[in-house]
Amino acid sequence: MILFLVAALCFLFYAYSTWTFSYWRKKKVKGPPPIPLFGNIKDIVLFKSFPGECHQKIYRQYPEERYVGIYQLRTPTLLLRDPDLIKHVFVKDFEHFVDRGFHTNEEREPLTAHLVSLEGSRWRNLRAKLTPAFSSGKIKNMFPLMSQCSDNLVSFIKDQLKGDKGDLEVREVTARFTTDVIGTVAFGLQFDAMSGDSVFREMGKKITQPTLSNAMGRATRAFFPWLFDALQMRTFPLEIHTFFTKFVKETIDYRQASGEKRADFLQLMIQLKNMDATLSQAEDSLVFTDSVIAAQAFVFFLAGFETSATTLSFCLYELALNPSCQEQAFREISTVRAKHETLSYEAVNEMTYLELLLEETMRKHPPVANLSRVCNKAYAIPGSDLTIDPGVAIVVPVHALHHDPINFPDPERFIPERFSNKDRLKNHSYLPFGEGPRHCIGMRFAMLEMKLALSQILWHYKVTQCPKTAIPLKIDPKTFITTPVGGVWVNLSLRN
Ligand code: HEM
Repeated sequence: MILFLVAALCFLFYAYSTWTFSYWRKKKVKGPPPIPLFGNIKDIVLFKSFPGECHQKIYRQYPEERYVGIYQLRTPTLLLRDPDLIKHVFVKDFEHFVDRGFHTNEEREPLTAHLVSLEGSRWRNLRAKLTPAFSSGKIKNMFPLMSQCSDNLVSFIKDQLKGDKGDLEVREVTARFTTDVIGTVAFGLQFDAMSGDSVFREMGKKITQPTLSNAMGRATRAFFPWLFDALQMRTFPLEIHTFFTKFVKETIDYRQASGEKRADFLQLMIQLKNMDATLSQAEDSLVFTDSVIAAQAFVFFLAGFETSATTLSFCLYELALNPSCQEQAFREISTVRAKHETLSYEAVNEMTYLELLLEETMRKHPPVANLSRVCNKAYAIPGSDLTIDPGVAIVVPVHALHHDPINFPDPERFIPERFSNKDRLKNHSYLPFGEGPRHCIGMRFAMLEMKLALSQILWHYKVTQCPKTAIPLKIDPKTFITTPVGGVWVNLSLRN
């Protein structure tokens, strides 16, 4: 009897995991054969390769196709290869693909009611309210706060190098800087992540560390949302929720009681809260409360510090390997500094070669290796007989597109000049910040912050390879943001 029950359960589980596997065959869409339980992402599930690499393998198997039908576990997913089709999905026909399909449980975890995971009209309303906070003018006002953090960065590196040969793991250094910046502008406090015992840096590590339990939690949430809920699992430990929520509430209370105002995101959100309290709201609008502010500040922290830190560290790595690019950057920094005397907002904006360096860095090492959307209204793929149904997931393999020689000749070489022609940035094969109405809201902020940090580091230090510099870098399969195993090691020496 027990044997029969076990056999029946195994059969049911097998049937459940393979039930959807005829979807693409019936629609006559080409794709690799799926494996029971895993679909086509076994290497991701078993942490053998990072998502960018796994999707790149599939991308390369179908050079003639505009799209490929795959299964992420049992979810039918269309992997897009054709930049023109990507433009349709992300921009022209966005109405069919508004959501990312990230599972959340707002009641249990109010901190997950943020811009990245909200859906439909609640996302649309929130995006419209937050967009003015990221305008050029508002970001310019935040520059003095950012600038102070960049001075701390220079001193921090100086301290690290005292009595040392100068070999440094720079991902930790850049993460401290970007934590400091986001802390200052989103939470309204000098986090001082550059000091040894910063509690915010520790929180950042807890959230992003490539541990097995973090990765398992993410995988369960993405692929078995019902199990995630049934087991009362959390996206982040309770400690993190309590810490960020309490922190934001206390800062808001302090500002409102003291009347203190600062040119930062928190202040802009407090203004939204005060406005929301006086206006009547549409039913589907997310009213700004302390908890909603905490969720947005949290997502700016989450989406902002690691992506920028990883890009900066990859850029320093490439500069160590490409000394002529570094010298050109140094010449630009010298010229602009001589002209402006101080490292002002205008001065950093004039450093156009630094922009090329960052663009090429994100081409070669996109921090977000894949973009996702979910089809919310049946969609007829233009120029084909295919109609996809609501619930079908979309994957845009950014890493693969960035490494396809058709899009970027000689893709493994670091050539910043490719981006001298700005049309490259408009091509839908280059997507470090995503695309369309749901593209990265923090893009301009991130570019300014990264240019500022680079201009400071390269002005004070020369970056070279050291014995620990890994060539090539190996990407950790357990992380969501592209992260090299063992960090990024280079040598920094003071310039005369
Ligand atoms: C190098 C730095 C960064 C990179 C590479 C990056 C990349 C991305 C990407 C790929 C997306 C998804 C876009 C899509 O699905 O089309 C995204 C979304 C987002 N990013 Fe960034 N990001 C960076 C910095 C920042 C910063 C500094 C902030 C905040 C201060 C931020 C806040 C967000 C938010 C809130 C979203 C969700 C937007 C929405 O759904 O409406 N990001 N980012």
